[in-house]
Amino acid sequence: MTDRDPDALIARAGRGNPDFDQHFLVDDRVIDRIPTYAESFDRSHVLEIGPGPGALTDRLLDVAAHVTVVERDPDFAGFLREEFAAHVGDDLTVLEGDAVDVDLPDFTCCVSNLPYSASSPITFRLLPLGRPLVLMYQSEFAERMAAEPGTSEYGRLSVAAQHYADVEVVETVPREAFAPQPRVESAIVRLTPRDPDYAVADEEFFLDFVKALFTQRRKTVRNAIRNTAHISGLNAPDAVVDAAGEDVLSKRPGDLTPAGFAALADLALDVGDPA
Ligand SMILES: C[S@@+](CC[C@H](N)C(=O)[O-])C[C@H]1O[C@@H](n2cnc3c(N)ncnc32)[C@H](O)[C@@H]1O
Repeated sequence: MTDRDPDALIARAGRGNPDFDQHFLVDDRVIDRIPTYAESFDRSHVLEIGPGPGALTDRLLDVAAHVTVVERDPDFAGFLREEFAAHVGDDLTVLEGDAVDVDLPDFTCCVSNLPYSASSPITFRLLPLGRPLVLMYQSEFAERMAAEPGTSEYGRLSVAAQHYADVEVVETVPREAFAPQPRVESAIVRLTPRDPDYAVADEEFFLDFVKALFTQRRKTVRNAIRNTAHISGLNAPDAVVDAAGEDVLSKRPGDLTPAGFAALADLALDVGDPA
């Protein structure tokens, strides 16, 4: 069967709701490539968040045994049920709701062009589930997720994403590939779940501690630990400074590897009297 034309889908679906962050892919080459980035993953049950008028949904139905879409805009959800009526009840489930809190099915991988205003909550809802993800973001967000220590993009987002998965920017996508065009370039990111090569005693504390230290990214780790006790919840930040090595304390948070943060977080948990 020939694939549906994205412009025709948009025309049939109607204007949509500007409040729901709607930039639709209209470049067939990009739409065709996106599912291929998930080729090595189990595509028996693909989750798509934010299908809009359904151009990517159409391609996913070609390669997946089952597709579940989660769309917040009721008009689009209704449109998809009609447009893909031959699939609904068979290999397509249309869920209407907010991907941040809707009940998700037991999907095998997720392939989506995300609503950029909800990139972070959706990503950090999906990552702990341990399923592979192929997601489109604003390119700046994508670069921050994939960044290495010592670069200006490296931060809390990099450590948190790389805690759960290998992060690869597989393609940058120009503004012209969308209608209406977003203000910035986009990028497709492949997130392959894996266990980190370090252990943390308390994942929630580790992520909060990383967040706290990065609020002082230009300070030394020594000062960042002392200055952010109100965020990390440490009652005894000086005890952490006394127990940590000078090699770590004299670095900036932006130079610490995820493993370095993990070791420091475990030390802080031990001696820093967290609230
Ligand atoms: C960037 S558009 C992508 C549309 C389509 N997948 C494409 O590539 O052309 C994002 C879509 O997500 C929907 N959306 C926005 N916020 C959402 C949320 N919190 N949960 C689920 N869908 C959402 C919008 O209505 C829109 O259809």
